[in-house]
Amino acid sequence: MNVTAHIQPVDKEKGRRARAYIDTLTKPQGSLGRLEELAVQLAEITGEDFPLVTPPGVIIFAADHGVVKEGVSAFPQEVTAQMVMNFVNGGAAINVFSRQIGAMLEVVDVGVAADIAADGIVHKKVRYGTGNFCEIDAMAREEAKQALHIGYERGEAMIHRGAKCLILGEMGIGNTTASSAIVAVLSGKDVADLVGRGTGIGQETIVHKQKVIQRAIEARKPDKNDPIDILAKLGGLEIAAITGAILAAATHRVPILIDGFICTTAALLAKEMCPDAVDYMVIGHRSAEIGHEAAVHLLGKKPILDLGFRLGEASGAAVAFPILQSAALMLKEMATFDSAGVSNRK
Ligand SMILES: Cc1cc2ncn([C@H]3O[C@H](COP(=O)(O)O)[C@@H](O)[C@H]3O)c2cc1C
Ligand SMILES: O=C(O)c1cccnc1
Repeated sequence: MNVTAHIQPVDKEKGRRARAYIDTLTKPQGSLGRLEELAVQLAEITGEDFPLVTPPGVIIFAADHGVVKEGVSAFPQEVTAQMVMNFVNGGAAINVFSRQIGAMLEVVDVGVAADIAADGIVHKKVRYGTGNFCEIDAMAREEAKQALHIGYERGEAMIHRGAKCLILGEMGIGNTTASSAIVAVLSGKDVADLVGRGTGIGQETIVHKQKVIQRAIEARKPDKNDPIDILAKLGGLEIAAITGAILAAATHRVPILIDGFICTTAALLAKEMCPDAVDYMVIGHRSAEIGHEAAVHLLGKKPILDLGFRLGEASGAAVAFPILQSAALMLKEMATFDSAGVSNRK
């Protein structure tokens, strides 16, 4: 399966018509600001006059990272599996926000370094965590493709369940290190500008994390023009899966709400594979993780919210969802000057 084969450019003509229609609604032109831009984008994405975004579907992909052996996270690897159990039991931040927005929620083990014997998880483990990319490639090229396909399939399955907006997130101790490495390769920027606190490491450990990433990039020599090579050498199984799910949503003309740093890194890889996919994305929240700025810039987007989150799990995207919903409802439910009998001009 070629995961990028069926992605069409968004419907710009539909967007122009939505723009003109919004200008007939009972408000001064442009007075709903960014909401108007989002409504136009939703029309372009879906090709509908009155796009729907409810119900949303949240997918959390979980996987582990061999690079944690280098001491780059404030938390131990076991936390990935423990948090997967927390997701299943409904106690994590993303559970709360998913319930709040009426989302369908799925948790996928795409590479946790432990067996998790629980119902309510989609078991799609490609391998028990990645290799430590300071020493060896994170995974084989075939494994990166496998994780991409799993993400694509889960994205598609969520859309078939009825999701009108895909909200993607992750859990994987060490994944800010993998993401910083990937963004360094794609942006060509200095790692010092891309490496942050993750789960809360101090300044000394940040400097160590920068060196680890620099060393890994030099040793692995990923091909900047080959996103699968980047994923195989520096990735994350969950990052690959998110990339696949993004491509599935774009294929099905479903809007994608992108979360923070890790999710935006996956979005950049999706852009490398299919530039048209970018127009299907909305970034929900600006992460406090410093590398996010560069990733957002490369994507050419502006996040909706800036609440200082640095959590992941799709938390920022889920919290931003009601704003996307407002954009869709504004378009669908507001009266026009004509229908409401309101004078349009002086
Ligand atoms: C309890 C807990 C819950 C989380 N939920 C998301 N993350 C986030 O933190 C991790 C990335 O940070 P680093 O690269 O520093 O390890 C990822 O698992 C991410 O999803 C969490 C981290 C922890 C500790
Ligand atoms: O922005 C993110 O996605 C993020 C930041 C810190 C830790 N985990 C995730």
